[in-house]
Amino acid sequence: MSKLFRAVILGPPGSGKGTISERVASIFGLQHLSSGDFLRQNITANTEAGILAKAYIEKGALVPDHVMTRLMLPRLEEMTRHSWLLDGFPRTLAQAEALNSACDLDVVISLNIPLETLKERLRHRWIHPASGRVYNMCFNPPRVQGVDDITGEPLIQHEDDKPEALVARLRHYKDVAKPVIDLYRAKGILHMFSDTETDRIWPYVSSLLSAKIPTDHADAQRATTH
Ligand SMILES: Nc1ncnc2c1ncn2[C@H]1C[C@H](O)[C@@H](COP(=O)(O)OP(=O)(O)OP(=O)(O)O)O1
Ligand SMILES: Nc1nc2c(ncn2[C@@H]2O[C@H](COP(=O)(O)OP(=O)(O)O)[C@@H](O)[C@H]2O)c(=O)[nH]1
Repeated sequence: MSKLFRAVILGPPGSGKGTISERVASIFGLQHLSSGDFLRQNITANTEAGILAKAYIEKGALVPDHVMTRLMLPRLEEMTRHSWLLDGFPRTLAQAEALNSACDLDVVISLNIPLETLKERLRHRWIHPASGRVYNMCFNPPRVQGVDDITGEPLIQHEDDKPEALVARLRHYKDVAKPVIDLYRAKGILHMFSDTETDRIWPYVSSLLSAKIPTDHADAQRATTH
């Protein structure tokens, strides 16, 4: 079997991690692992980690590192036969160090998007809470205003996507993410993309992954995941 591919995508809230991850998953056949989605699944299933995480998420706070690593590392261990792209984890240096000791990453994609653009996008972000599906009233609106395309259920806006909470959240992200970015830069696996539009970043991400992922491997992944 050809070598498995391990990637992480980093970026502030609203930078397009979810949007780009979905494209990577469908085009390169990598499994998209979102820490936020996984937390929400654990909350719905009332697992021990889900119960612990719930109180933090409701406050809009980060879940403590030991809860996150206890949740994510076993999930990654289950993925021994798949290539994956991690979105939302690691968020802190402690999480990055825990991930480091569990596996070797091939590539880290870091999205560098201007603050004004992030604020504008998140103002228009609406979510289907049960699935984590994300819409933007300008960039990718739902087919029918205010409802999820798949289930027809109502969309909501996160309290912390509202303008009052946003600036503090983005500032906090920057402080926490800097040592994580520095760590991956020092390891020589960081690839930074700066622009205001996902569609302009995408061709560069796509050609980076095309160069790094052997074609036969991408085909094999697609065959097992679809
Ligand atoms: N790696 C992590 N460490 C700590 N907390 C986390 C981590 N991943 C997710 N969380 C928490 C933070 C949020 O309160 C919640 C939802 O996360 P997520 O779906 O990534 O939404 P978000 O709105 O914080 O980020 P984004 O806007 O980048 O999608 O879970
Ligand atoms: N206007 C605009 N919106 C975008 C672009 N890329 C993503 N979005 C939207 O911006 C919001 C944040 O994107 P998302 O992928 O959820 O980012 P994440 O928080 O980093 O996972 C969502 O509502 C997306 O639909 C873009 O290039 N332009």
